[in-house]
Order: sequence, then structure tokens, then C-alpha cells
Amino acid sequence: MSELSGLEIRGLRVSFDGFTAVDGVDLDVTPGDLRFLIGPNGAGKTTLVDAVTGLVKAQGSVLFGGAELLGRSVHRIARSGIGRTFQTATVFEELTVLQNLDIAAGAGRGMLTMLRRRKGVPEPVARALETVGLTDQADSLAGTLAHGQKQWLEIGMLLVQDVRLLLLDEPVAGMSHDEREATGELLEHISEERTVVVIEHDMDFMRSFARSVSVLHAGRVLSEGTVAEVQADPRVQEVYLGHAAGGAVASATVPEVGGV
Ligand SMILES: Nc1ncnc2c1ncn2[C@@H]1O[C@H](COP(=O)(O)OP(=O)(O)OP(=O)(O)O)[C@@H](O)[C@H]1O
Repeated sequence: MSELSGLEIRGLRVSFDGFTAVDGVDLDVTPGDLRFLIGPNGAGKTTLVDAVTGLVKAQGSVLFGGAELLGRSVHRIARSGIGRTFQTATVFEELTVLQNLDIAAGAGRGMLTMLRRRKGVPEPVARALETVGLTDQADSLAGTLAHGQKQWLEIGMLLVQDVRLLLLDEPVAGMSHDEREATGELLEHISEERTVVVIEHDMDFMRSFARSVSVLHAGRVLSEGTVAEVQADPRVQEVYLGHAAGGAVASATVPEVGGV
């Protein structure tokens, strides 16, 4: 089992040519949390994840398991046990599911070891296949998988690398209802042994599966807590509904607002 580690972000700031996309964010994700990051378009969610994974330069501090990530290269951060997915699945479509997982598993190994033929399916790969429900598709080309299955394969590729913090960008976008349910259950399962952060616009999905929620707005943390707590926060209602909570609006809950 992986050792559980949490994320401690302090005073995180990211600017692009004078525009501040992340504006002094403090965020604590406890080990084994299933944290949802929500917020309107442009709130800074993806930029925050980019900063944690080393894709953009940032100021402040990001500790994972007590170690500072800011200033490290993308590769070193990945080797620290941090993995992410992007809005569009990035699997090798011409290779089989198994080959995709094998390549991911070998990411930290030397080329010779990678090229050496191995008998059978390595144990971590078999376990990842099982966890993401793709055992029966092991020999199928990744390009033939359903949309949801490609996302699961990508998550499997993080699992075989024994990533301890998964940062997932809109994992259920474009999925069917059943695929969303299966994904939510998968994330619940994964977060028993790892820390999971999910950027999400799907409020129903968030309501069903978030263990905790941070709401970002204009580069800052607007609200934080359980689903019920952030839904009841008038500042969150204001951001999502576009006007101050009051009267009938106060009884409206974030998940009722479509298309956020
Ligand atoms: N490379 C960049 N150069 C300039 N501005 C950028 C860059 N990346 C992001 N931004 C800006 O930073 C702000 C935050 O963007 P970001 O993508 O982090 O928001 P988000 O909350 O993830 O939004 P969405 O939900 O639409 O994905 C936006 O105004 C965006 O235009």
C-alpha cells in the first residue's frame, strides 16, 4: 500500500504577463482526501494544478508529504509520486491497453529493462487493470475503447506508476451516466490508498462523490468545506448565480444551476 501524503499549499501565485491567474491560494488537502476543486471558467483551477505539477512557474510554497515541489522540474515532481490527467485523454491509441500500462509502468525504468521481453503481466499492471475495470480489454487497442474507458486507462497509467497524488482535470466530461457512476466509485476506491484532487464542472458528480470541496474564484479560494457547507455559502451562490443570495435565491443550491 502507498504511504498516504497530503498537499499543503501556501501563498501560491501564478502570473502571466502581469495577469494574476492564481492570486495567493492557501489550500490543504489531507492525506486520502477526495477533494473537488470547483469554480467558474477562468477561476484558476487548471493553473493551480499546472503549478503543482511544475508546468507553470509559481511563487509561494507547495509541500507534498512535507517536501517542497516549487522549483523542481516536471520530471522530478512526477517522480515524487504526483500524476495528473488532462481534459482530453492522452493514451496511445495504436497500442493495446496492456502496452499502454506497461509503458507507463516502465516510465521510471531504463530502456533496456523496458525492451526486455517479460513473461506474463506484471503484478502492478494486473492490479491496475482490475482496479480500473479493464482486465477484459487488456489486449484491445486503446483507440477502440469507449470514451469512459480511455479515461479509466489513463487513471490506470497513474496507478501503475504508484502515484500517491492524482490530479484529475474534468474526468467525467463527456461520460454517460453509468460511466460517471463507475468513475466516482473508482475514485472513492483509489482514495482509500492515495490522495485525489478532481477539477470538476459537473455539480451532480461533485455532490455525489466529493469528500471535501474548494471553490475557486478569480484566482482565490472563495469557500471550502463539505458539499453541504459550500452549497450553503452565500458567496458561492453569488458567484454561480451572478447575484447576491437572498429570498428565493438563497434556497437555490449550486447543483441546481445547470451548465456551471
Ligand atoms: N498560459 C497562459 N497565458 C495567459 N493566460 C493564461 C494562461 N493559462 C491560463 N491563463 C488565464 O488564467 C486564468 C485562469 O485559467 P484556468 O485555465 O486556470 O481557469 P480554470 O478555472 O481552469 O477554468 P476552466 O474551468 O475554464 O478550465 C484565465 O483567465 C486564463 O485565460
